[in-house]
Amino acid sequence: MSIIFSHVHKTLRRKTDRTPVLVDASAEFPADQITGVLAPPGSGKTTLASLCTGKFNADKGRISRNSLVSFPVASGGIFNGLLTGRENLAFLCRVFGFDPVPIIRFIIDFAEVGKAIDKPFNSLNRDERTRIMFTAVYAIPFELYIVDGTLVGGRANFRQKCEELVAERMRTSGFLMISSSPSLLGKHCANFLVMDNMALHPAASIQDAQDRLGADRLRDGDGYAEGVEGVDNTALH
Ligand SMILES: Nc1ncnc2c1ncn2[C@@H]1O[C@H](COP(=O)(O)OP(=O)(O)OP(=O)(O)O)[C@@H](O)[C@H]1O
Repeated sequence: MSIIFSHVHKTLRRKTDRTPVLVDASAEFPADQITGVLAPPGSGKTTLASLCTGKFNADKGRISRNSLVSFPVASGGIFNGLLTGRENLAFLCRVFGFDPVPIIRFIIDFAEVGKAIDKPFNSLNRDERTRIMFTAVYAIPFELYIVDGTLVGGRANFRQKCEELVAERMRTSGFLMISSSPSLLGKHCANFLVMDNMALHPAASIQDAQDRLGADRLRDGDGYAEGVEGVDNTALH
């Protein structure tokens, strides 16, 4: 059970701007382990996460997935702002093949959002949206959670609960954590890769990963975001 990249090429394009992110990259991300990919800022962490979740396709090469892979933790773009929280969550559960009823019940209780669950998502305050987004991903029993820099979030009491929920998930599921922070990956991960110069390389330890990149190219952080944004307000057709 894993995500396997075989000779993957990916270039991002915007008008005349072309940024190669991966060139002939091969790697395996096991679904039953906590794996850290250490990467400098701007090197393509979000692109790698998007290739893993299937949001992006490779330009060339092959990506195979034989486990249930999450959407990236706290990814706001996954929620449509014009739908209610409940409608968004029901849609997500069905896409991933789960009965929405118990999962939505869990999210309402855990995120402590009450009646806000039935209001359009873009009318909620940032704190309510943040609590729903973090709870949503961890409430769905994925086999492999994809973390693009941010692991936990929300304010005060919710942050504590979120950390406990993550610890519980880490006991039963795999995580692929892509980050520029050696301390975040060193704290949680058991095996490591480095993303640099458009390639993915295994590393023996977080120290080895950090030495390969150089501490001055990295940005330490704890993977915590008090609030997250990025709701998709596109009208439904
Ligand atoms: N549509 C695009 N076209 C061309 N280049 C892009 C496009 N989107 C992003 N880029 C550039 O491609 C590189 C990789 O982008 P990506 O967002 O995957 O990196 P990242 O490591 O997640 O960045 P950050 O550390 O800022 O979160 C960045 O240098 C970015 O400026």
